[in-house]
Amino acid sequence: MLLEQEPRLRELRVFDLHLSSWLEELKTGPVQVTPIQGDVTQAHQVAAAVSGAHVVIHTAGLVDVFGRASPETIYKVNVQGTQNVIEACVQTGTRFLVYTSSMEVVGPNVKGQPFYRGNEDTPYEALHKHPYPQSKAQAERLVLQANGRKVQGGLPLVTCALRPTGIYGEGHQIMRDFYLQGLRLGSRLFRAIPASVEHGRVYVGNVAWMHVLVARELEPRAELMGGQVYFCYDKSPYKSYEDFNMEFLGPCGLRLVGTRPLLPYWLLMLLATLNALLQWLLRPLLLYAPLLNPYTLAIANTTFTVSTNKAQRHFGYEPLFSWEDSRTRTILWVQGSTQ
Ligand SMILES: NC(=O)C1=CN([C@@H]2O[C@H](COP(=O)(O)OP(=O)(O)OC[C@H]3O[C@@H](n4cnc5c(N)ncnc54)[C@H](O)[C@@H]3O)[C@@H](O)[C@H]2O)C=CC1
Ligand SMILES: CC(C)CCC[C@@H](C)[C@H]1CC[C@H]2[C@@H]3[C@H](O)CC4=CC(=O)CC[C@]4(C)[C@H]3CC[C@]12C
Repeated sequence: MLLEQEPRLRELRVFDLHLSSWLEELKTGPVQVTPIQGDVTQAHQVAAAVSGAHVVIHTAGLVDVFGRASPETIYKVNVQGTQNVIEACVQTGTRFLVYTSSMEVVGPNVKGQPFYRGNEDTPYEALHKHPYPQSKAQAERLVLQANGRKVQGGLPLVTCALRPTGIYGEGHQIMRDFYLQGLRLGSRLFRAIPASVEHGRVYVGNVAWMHVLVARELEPRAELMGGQVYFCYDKSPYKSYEDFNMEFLGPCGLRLVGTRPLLPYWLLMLLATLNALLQWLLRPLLLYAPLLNPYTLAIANTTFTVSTNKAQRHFGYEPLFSWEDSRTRTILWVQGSTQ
């Protein structure tokens, strides 16, 4: 997105624990693309990568709500890693920092309270027990508190955080897992969550586009945007998690069976709790990390949707991809990814 949309871009450094082969394909244009294999938990590696950069977009994170990684590892990557990025900006004199936060820093909360089409100012008790939302919330706080800190050279750091709702699009592995599971079940999936529970979703291309716009506008609009949070949104329809997935899986030949959940909620919660128990029991022998656990069930079963125009008001954001484009691109990816 940066290469396509930012004419002033001179160099793009991509810092990641695992460098993908597609990065090589980006090296053919006039902009220098520099892949750097590194770990955000290693402060010196981060500082070396950040040195001389005009803007840092910090999107690296350990996304784990399935119990694959320990809470300590999640904290180390998401919180300590973010602190390292902030310190690297301060030490090297980089003034603009964009952080990929998450809707999860707000909710759904431990009380399972709905957040119905809320915005950045909607009152909501952001109470979390799970390490992923806790770590993202702590990291976001660090980023916002760092706004205004003096960087090397004496000028102030300008930071802001973007909070995507559930991201979908090309590369969405869970969508592909549901597709493969549906094929195994005779081209069907069975409804587990009531259709009335709305879950916020945003297309990956629009998330990227919003990051590019923020990176571009942070300098001229530092006063307005510094220290701010923005939900990442687009025109994707408000639907339940499963009904939304069917927008893509339906055209790929799957159908969602049932207008109501096949199993009652208490039974799903029992299964989810059994999964958590099994995960704990088996941990010394193997990693058992199914999609269904009490936390993922609670997220999927709690309404959380946003309705805001803050990004439009503050930096002129309009989605780059329409809902129709986003849908078509995702369908093509699901179809292509399993062949
Ligand atoms: N997937 C979603 O629905 C949402 C994701 N987010 C946030 O967006 C960001 C990207 O998430 P996804 O693309 O979904 O996850 P992902 O797992 O595909 O991407 C995370 C990237 O961070 C890198 N990374 C992990 N640990 C690292 C380390 N120690 N050092 C350097 N790089 C490391 C990974 O190699 C990976 O390329 C994350 O910060 C996540 O919290 C926010 C809202 C929703
Ligand atoms: C039938 C089951 C109960 C369905 C399980 C679906 C879950 C695996 C996913 C439902 C909601 C997803 C999360 C949500 O989109 C918000 C997220 C934001 C992030 O920052 C990271 C990813 C995630 C936690 C996402 C993870 C998968 C779900 C829990």
